[in-house]
Amino acid sequence: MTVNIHIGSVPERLGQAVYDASQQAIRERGQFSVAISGGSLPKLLAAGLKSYDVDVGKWNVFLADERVVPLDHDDSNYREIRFRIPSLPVIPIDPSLSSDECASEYTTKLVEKLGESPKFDMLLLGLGPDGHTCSLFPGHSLLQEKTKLVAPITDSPKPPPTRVTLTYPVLNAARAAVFVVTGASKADVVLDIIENEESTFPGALVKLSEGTVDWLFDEAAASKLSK
Ligand SMILES: O=C(O)[C@H](O)[C@@H](O)[C@H](O)[C@H](O)COP(=O)(O)O
Repeated sequence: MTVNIHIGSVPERLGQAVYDASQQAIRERGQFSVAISGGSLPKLLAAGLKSYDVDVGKWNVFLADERVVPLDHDDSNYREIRFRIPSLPVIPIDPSLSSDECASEYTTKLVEKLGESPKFDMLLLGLGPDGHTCSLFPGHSLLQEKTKLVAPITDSPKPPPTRVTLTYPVLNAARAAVFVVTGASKADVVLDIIENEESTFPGALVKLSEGTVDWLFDEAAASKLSK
């Protein structure tokens, strides 16, 4: 796994990374499969993609994690991504289901598009101040999930508590991951993830079997890094 660190110009680098990966994937495989997180990422992605003419008709867009709430709810990642980039063909969860059924149904959608062993071209991930990514929280048993591709969680420490999330077997099979990390509240966790090889924060456990992890930091998030 190759790891690259970039500090500054977050939306620009994000837009360029996604555009380049999408062009390459479509050229080589005829489609671009991407998983997108919530938080500030959709807004930064919208800003970054503004300068590019992207053909989203060949994109498979999944949610890296989602809150099990109606699709028009303020907490819905689907709603936020579609609000920021209306053209993106994001595949939604079915929030009328229980969390278990919702995760199974989203797994079915994933397998239909990407097969039994999904390999995303790119993951677009956030990082919480507690080191969580997707809905994989520090110390949670879901960090050990080895079988499910999409897992339910009903005790998320960050509200809302009921969610579904991609698991490490799917994340670590991806061809590339881009973490988008902004703000001083992340500086301590960023220091640990980047400079401690033994870091156990959920973001640090995204270790792609093959491929590249790019960390895009703003100055504040990178402020405690030594180099
Ligand atoms: O589901 C959630 O609660 C959020 O989507 C969350 O996982 C977010 O992605 C990170 O906390 C980073 O958020 P920011 O990029 O907004 O700091």
